[in-house]
Amino acid sequence: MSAPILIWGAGAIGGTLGAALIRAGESVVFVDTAADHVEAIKAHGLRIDGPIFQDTVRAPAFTPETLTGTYDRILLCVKAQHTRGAAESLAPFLAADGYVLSAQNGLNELEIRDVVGAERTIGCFVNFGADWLEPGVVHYSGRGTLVIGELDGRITPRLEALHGLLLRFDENARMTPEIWGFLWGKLIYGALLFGTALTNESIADALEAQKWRSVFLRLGQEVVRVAQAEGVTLKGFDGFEPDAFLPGAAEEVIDDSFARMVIQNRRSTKSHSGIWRDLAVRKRKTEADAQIGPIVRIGASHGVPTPITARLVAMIHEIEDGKRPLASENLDALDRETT
Ligand SMILES: NC(=O)C1=CN([C@@H]2O[C@H](COP(=O)(O)OP(=O)(O)OC[C@H]3O[C@@H](n4cnc5c(N)ncnc54)[C@H](OP(=O)(O)O)[C@@H]3O)[C@@H](O)[C@H]2O)C=CC1
Ligand SMILES: CC(C)(CO)C(=O)C(=O)O
Repeated sequence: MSAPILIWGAGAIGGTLGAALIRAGESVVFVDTAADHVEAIKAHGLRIDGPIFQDTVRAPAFTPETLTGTYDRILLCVKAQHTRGAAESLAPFLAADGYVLSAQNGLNELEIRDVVGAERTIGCFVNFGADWLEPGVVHYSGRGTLVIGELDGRITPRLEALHGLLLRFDENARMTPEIWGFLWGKLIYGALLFGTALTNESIADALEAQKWRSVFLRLGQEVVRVAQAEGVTLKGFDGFEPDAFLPGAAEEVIDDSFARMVIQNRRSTKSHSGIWRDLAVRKRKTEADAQIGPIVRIGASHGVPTPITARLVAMIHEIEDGKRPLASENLDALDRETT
């Protein structure tokens, strides 16, 4: 058995990845700041529910203060707003020639790179669905695209080795020389997910509704303009087609992309986004500032206005702060106020 893989953040994504790798015969160590979750894993193992596999896996679990050792492969799976703190906490445990893989939404690789160095950072685009249910229990809800890539686009031996490892989680896992194209693609799709989370509708129902097609399209087009100003070549996945969000896109291209995103989401038993879950179930701050906030900042740096994204972030904060109910009217209002 090879050296253990350290999963930093053993929630929905980290728990699912770690459990699948354990089932594939890998040695895994979990780290999480949620002490009750760590205690439950230590006492009873980590249970994975859901349609893809059900199992209880056993592995050492620690809070960051109790961890010891040095690891050459760390999978960072915390929410985007916790990235910098987590990267600083994990740095002492990262081998000099090791790496951190960001299995997250957002441009977290930029922050990880600041802390541990570009040469010890690998990018990852993750679109499978999972939910943390309770201490020691995660629901793996639906498959989705998983792509890894070096930040500078090289196909290195360590990327190939990591790809080999991740194939044991999902036989369709890929590696790419264009990880930034996927990460920005997920930012556009992520902005749409934040839009769906203004409501209690499922992702699929919200993306399917014709009354909201215009606001989703204008939101996506806004993020595309920022990505283009950054010089990013956007990549598509799981029904999300960047061409659908280009100015003057044909109606059929738009309809086809939305239809395929709806199919992808209906296939998953995760009906609502992690954003909605933070607002409606876990009653906590979302990743709005850390995940889609950078769209506004980067847009401003290029002189590209992003009023729809900025208003969306503000509305999400109002819901977080209890100043706005979660309701369909929010998406109607975003549409009205930004037309
Ligand atoms: N869930 C999903 O279906 C998908 C999620 N993603 C992305 O993956 C990332 C992880 O999300 P997800 O797994 O859902 O999140 P979860 O909240 O389920 O898991 C994150 C875990 O990390 C813990 N944590 C927080 N801060 C630290 C820290 N500094 N060090 C160690 N552990 C910490 C959290 O504890 P606590 O809860 O107490 O904060 C939690 O247990 C996010 O960027 C998300 O957007 C991407 C695709 C799909
Ligand atoms: C909806 C999903 C799983 C992507 O398909 C996601 O990224 C999220 O919940 O944040």
